[in-house]
Amino acid sequence: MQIAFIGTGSMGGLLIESFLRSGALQPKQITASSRTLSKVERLSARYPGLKTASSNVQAALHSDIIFLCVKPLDFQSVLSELKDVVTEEQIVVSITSPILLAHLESILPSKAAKIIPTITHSVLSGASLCMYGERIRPEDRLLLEQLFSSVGTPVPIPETQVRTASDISSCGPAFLAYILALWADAAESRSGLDRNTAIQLGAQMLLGTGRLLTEGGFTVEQLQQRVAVPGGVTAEGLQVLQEHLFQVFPELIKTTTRKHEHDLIKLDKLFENIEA
Ligand SMILES: NC(=O)C1=CN([C@@H]2O[C@H](COP(=O)(O)OP(=O)(O)OC[C@H]3O[C@@H](n4cnc5c(N)ncnc54)[C@H](OP(=O)(O)O)[C@@H]3O)[C@@H](O)[C@H]2O)C=CC1
Ligand SMILES: O=C(O)[C@@H]1CCC=N1
Repeated sequence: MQIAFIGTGSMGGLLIESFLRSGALQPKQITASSRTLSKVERLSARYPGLKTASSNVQAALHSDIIFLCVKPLDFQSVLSELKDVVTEEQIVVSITSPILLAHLESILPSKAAKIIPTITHSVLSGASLCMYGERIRPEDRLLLEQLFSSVGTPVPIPETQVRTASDISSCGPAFLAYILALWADAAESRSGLDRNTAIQLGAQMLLGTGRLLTEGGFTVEQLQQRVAVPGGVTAEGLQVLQEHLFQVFPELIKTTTRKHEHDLIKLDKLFENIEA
């Protein structure tokens, strides 16, 4: 199996390195292209056998799966290059949420999928959100989900839910890191607990909480109940969260959804300019 990566910036590079580190892919199975060629050349130097393509078209030729790891506004030019080159047998995968499967399928003759990864794949964990176009066959889904199960947990979702799901799985690490930083600052100013120590405690707590909610058999409700012992401090802390956090997540989802819808409108206009 040959895989192309178009765009080796932050996420493209991270996916390549994660698939290699997991052992799911060998360097000789990968061909990559990017606007700034030196970014691919760095990967080729680090992983001998990984092929540097001098153009996106060259990367796409002879690849079974083509990952498009460019930002939404760069899709117009990439799809214009690929539309006369890709074939019905190839699978093109977008890793960005505002690019609709319908956009991909209306322009490309290939099969189309959308898989939203997460930075946590770099430590072989986290959920990859999987959405499939109409031409994708069951064996294609299997192939993609097998590949992503090497770096995390593939989770099929309807495309209409991609924003709210990706807020949790892909934006979540940034949101939680922000909350943890605030918590560490408060701990330091209240008791003098060193900020770095507080962050380490929090990181270990997040790891363990994730494990309890996956392999540990706990639900979120059971976890709260088990920790908040009657007459203890956790119950008092949960009260504070109930009072102050109640509105935060509806507001966060409203804001990210508004931005997503704005991006969709902008992209719809751009896609009108690409002839199928
Ligand atoms: N960061 C995250 O945690 C996640 C990001 N994503 C999605 O990944 C997408 C990419 O993000 P990210 O990797 O951070 O962005 P980057 O800007 O780091 O990477 C995009 C890469 O695409 C290259 N590029 C741009 N245009 C072209 C072109 N025409 N042909 C070939 N290569 C091109 C850029 O080249 P150059 O180096 O010259 O700029 C750059 O290296 C985003 O849309 C985001 O939504 C999805 C899930 C999680
Ligand atoms: O901030 C962003 O747009 C991307 C999408 C998911 C995570 N980062």
